[in-house]
Amino acid sequence: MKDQICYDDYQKTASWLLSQTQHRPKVAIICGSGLGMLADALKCQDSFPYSDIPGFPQSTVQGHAGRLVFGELKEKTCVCMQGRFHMYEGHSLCKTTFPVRVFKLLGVETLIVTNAAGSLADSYQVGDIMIIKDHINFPGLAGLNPLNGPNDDKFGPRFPPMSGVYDKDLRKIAFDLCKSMGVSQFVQEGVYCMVGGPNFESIAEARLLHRLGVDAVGMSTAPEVVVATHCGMRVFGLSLITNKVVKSYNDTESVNHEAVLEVSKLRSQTLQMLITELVSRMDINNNTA
Ligand SMILES: O=P(O)(O)O[C@@H]1C[C@H](O)[C@@H](CO)O1
Ligand code: HPA
Repeated sequence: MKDQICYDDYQKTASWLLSQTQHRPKVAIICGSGLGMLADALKCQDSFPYSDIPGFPQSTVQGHAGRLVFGELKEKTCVCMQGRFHMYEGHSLCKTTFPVRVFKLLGVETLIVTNAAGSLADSYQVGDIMIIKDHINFPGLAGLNPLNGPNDDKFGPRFPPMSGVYDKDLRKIAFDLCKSMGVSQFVQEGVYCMVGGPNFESIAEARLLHRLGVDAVGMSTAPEVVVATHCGMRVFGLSLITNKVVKSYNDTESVNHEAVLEVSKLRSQTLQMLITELVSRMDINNNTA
């Protein structure tokens, strides 16, 4: 796949997908590491391996199956990415966010992002679910932004605002749902920070992020959210806290990807229920082809 992607490239992929499925999703869900089973809740599925979709990048990370699944969550039509693309895989940021603009062209209005993340906040526990209130896009601050290059006005403005990106109403609904599901004791709200990865943080880096007010750190999400916001989508995000980031030189523990995937499995059903109920409460009208 070439590095410069133009409107026609997104359009070609979107047209191909529209020709292969009757589903016309208004909601897109991106599954984080080990969270691919969120797609299992979709009814009447049409699914496509990324390798079959013209123009789509390929997933290379364990725990990211590489399938696009269309289907219904409580009668609301959704499309779900079982596997996302990360900058550290060697993809350009345009490629990591390619699906988001394709979703826009499919008619998607709301993007739900999920990820596995390490916690910096002292009060968080492994297995907590963090509703994302805001993000720090570290690569973005350093000039690595998916919106770099000529702006395509068909998608959005040159200088999009990034304040208030994580929809307040959806966050409130999610909180209320967690209460009614009896899981609010392990639900948090906080700031997610994207770092480039693929290595986990050094202790000095972890301390820096902690001082900056970061609650959870991961290696994804922010570029997808920037592109979704640029093209006018509503955004909701969840981080699953899979590990505590090591902040002390006396700490003998260290994190690894396998442990991240294990914890993801533990909370996958709760996340699936929460997202299903959240989508069912969204004010969207279905239409089919
Ligand atoms: O796709 P996400 O952000 O959930 O993946 C996280 C960050 C790294 O890709 C990986 C580390 O275990 O999990
Ligand atoms: N750091 C960065 N990314 C992560 C972590 C972490 O501790 N856990 C899961 N993804």
